[in-house]
Amino acid sequence: MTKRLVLVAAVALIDDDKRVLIAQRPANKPMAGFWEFPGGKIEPGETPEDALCREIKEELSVDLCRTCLAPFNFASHAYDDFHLLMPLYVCRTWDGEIAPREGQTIEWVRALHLSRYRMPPADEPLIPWLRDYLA
Ligand SMILES: Nc1nc2c([nH]c(=O)n2[C@@H]2O[C@H](COP(=O)(O)OP(=O)(O)OP(=O)(O)O)[C@@H](O)[C@H]2O)c(=O)[nH]1
Repeated sequence: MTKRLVLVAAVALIDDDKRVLIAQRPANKPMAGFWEFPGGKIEPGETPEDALCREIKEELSVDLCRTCLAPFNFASHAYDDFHLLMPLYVCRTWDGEIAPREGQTIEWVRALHLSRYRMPPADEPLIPWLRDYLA
């Protein structure tokens, strides 16, 4: 069976202490309670960078500048009902104060400790890469 390909752009925001921001998926969504990188689906006509800037503004109230988004890695994962292709960017600078706007819980986590958080299966292979990058 051919699965629908879903394109999602995500970003690891990194603070001055080399901690990574993750957000907990709300109760009303699939994979509720899992921790994920902020981001969301790329809409028709959008670049991944456009999608990220839009999603991050909506979710966290801050402005990202496209040139501060550095491509880092990607996830390619077969879920039961779709195939996820998710470029993951890293970003260390943004404009404004991070404030969750959609009722989500956020945490700043050292890369070494990310494995303590339940993340979607697509994200799991990305964690060792982040750990090495931020060591
Ligand atoms: N933002 C984000 N999404 C991820 C990650 N890992 C992962 O599997 N996903 C999946 O990618 C999709 C993200 O799309 P989304 O955020 O726009 O969709 P959603 O299910 O939250 O809600 P929606 O369909 O109502 O927009 C979801 O299926 C989500 O489970 C991740 O680290 N960050």
